Amino acid sequence: MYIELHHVSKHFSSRAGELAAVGPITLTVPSGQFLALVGPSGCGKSTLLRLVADQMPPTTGTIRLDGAPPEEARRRKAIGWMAQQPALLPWATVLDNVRLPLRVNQGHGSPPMAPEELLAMVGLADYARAYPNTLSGGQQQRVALARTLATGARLWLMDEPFAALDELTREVLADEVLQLWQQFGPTVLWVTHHIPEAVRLADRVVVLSDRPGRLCADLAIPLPRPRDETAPEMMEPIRQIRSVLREGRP
Ligand SMILES: Nc1ncnc2c1ncn2[C@@H]1O[C@H](COP(=O)(O)OP(=O)(O)OP(=O)(O)O)[C@@H](O)[C@H]1O
Repeated sequence: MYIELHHVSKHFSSRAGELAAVGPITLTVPSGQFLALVGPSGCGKSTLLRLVADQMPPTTGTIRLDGAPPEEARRRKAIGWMAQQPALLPWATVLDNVRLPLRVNQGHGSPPMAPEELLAMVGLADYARAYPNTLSGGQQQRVALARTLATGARLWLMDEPFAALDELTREVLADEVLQLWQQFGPTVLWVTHHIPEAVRLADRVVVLSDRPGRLCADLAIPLPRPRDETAPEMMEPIRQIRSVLREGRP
């Protein structure tokens, strides 16, 4: 699924007045690209993702997903969403948590795989009958990942999905997402504060300015995968992104 943002911005009104959260941003993301979005805390990264997901309308500008308003993709369940806290149903088993979106999604195209297969892919074959509160944070995120796969979403919006996990689990899971991305080919918008992670994973890193986040830098990372964060060729893009972030201006 390709993404087109044209002069997109979002303002929030509150008692304290108007708050410019993000934009204006103009950006095109080709289908199947893995794009990492980095920027200072509070610059509007999550807001931008929520706009793309059609969770709220932009204040200015237009968003198109495969040439259509994002509402269409949302209705077709073509947008997968992962955040720091996996929104699992506590009363449903792991298997049902993965099955449920399939039920909701009936008639919107066939899912790529059976829920049991998806659980096996994320390493949870033995946990099908467990309940979410008996799983570790990393395992819960694996369920959320299987659920994203279950919807057959063509766009994965990932808002620091593993930031709450320990470093090793975070790396392992990010690598698994990368493998699944290579296998399924969705477009990925991946928000992270971790610059080496952005460079290790993404085809392209977009850096936003301080709030309201606007485009500061747009870097292609044409390095072969798998990538090693400590390899010398990784240092230059990491340095470049750090320096742009320090400047903090578009
Ligand atoms: N629903 C809302 N109502 C009012 N203000 C909001 C709302 N959502 C976000 N904001 C404000 O918009 C700005 C951008 O927030 P957002 O969460 O998008 O930033 P972020 O870059 O994702 O931050 P972080 O990196 O810390 O997660 C912040 O100042 C935030 O307080």
